[in-house]
Amino acid sequence: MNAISYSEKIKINLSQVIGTAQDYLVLCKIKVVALLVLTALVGVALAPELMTQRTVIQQFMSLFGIGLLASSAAVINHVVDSGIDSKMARTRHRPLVKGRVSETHAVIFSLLIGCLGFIVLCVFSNLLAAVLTLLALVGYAFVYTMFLKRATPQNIVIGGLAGAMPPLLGWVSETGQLAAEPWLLVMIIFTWTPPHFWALAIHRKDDYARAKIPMLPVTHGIDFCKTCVLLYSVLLGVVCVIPYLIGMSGWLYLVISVMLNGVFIYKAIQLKWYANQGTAMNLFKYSIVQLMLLFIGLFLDKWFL
Ligand code: HEM
Ligand SMILES: CC(C)=CCC/C(C)=C/CC/C(C)=C/COP(=O)(O)OP(=O)(O)O
Repeated sequence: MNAISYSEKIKINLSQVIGTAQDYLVLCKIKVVALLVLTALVGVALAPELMTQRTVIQQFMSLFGIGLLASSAAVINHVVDSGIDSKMARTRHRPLVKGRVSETHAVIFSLLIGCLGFIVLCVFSNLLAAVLTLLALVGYAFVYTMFLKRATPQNIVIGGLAGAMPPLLGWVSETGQLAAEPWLLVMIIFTWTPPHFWALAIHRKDDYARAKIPMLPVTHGIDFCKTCVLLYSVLLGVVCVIPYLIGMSGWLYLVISVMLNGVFIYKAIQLKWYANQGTAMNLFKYSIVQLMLLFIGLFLDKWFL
């Protein structure tokens, strides 16, 4: 009985040689990139030139270009870190560690989508947006991944700047110019990154210790790390009020932001003084929902009030 057709056999052989589409989506860190692109979309939406000069297709393509370069950076991160990833329970099933995608194929894929992203940004937005997005790629894929991650417990604080850039990239893709307002959005994500990551790192401390990566809970202990999470959460609450104070956003954003950050600080207090087994992961998961809703709040405030 020959149950497998010829075309299915080709598909199976192909997936054994170069990996499946699912593997490539994992390499791109697709959920992270989706949230990055949402923050870039808000950068586009808040920029003053919106609807006056650029078409929706141009705006869509700009976001696509940012997404491609961010994905390209994520693939390089997988290639550089496959040794570390093989030592950690959370990451040991990744496509490169398991050999489902070879290093060569991953590098070629990263180069292809990276070049495509850069060209898309040059064609559909402007050179400044393309160069800044490329700098963010270098910041994450090379400065953070190759150097900072292995060098200092402040790795994710400094490296966080690359991941915080998309609102600015979205804004610049729209206007061709830098401005203070998008830098404020960058500051929000920059302040959000430490509690986002350290909550996970507390839960996964043993993983990082085994891989000899100097994450804060490993180098300075869990208790100190929890204090840092709480302090950054309070700072995040303060930074998030600034868009309202400078008249960049209105009361709807203020209400959403105060509620979301109130819960954030509450969960950080729980983590510091009343933690159980699940508290750190609970804060980590909440941080993702919080940033998403915060940026949706900025968008709604601008367009529906
Ligand atoms: C240096 C900065 C950052 C570090 C070190 C970091 C670290 C991490 C880690 C280790 C994970 C877990 C991934 C996994 O479970 O395999 C994660 C998940 C996630 N991060 Fe971050 N992150 C950073 C910045 C960001 C930024 C800027 C965003 C978006 C704006 C973001 C969005 C997400 C999302 C959506 C997830 C969930 C992914 C999933 O469920 O697959 N992160 N982050
Ligand atoms: C062009 C542009 C906007 C670039 C930014 C790219 C990007 C994907 C940033 C996200 C940051 C992130 C997921 C860091 C985790 O890396 P990790 O190595 O500490 O986490 P891991 O152990 O899960 O791999």
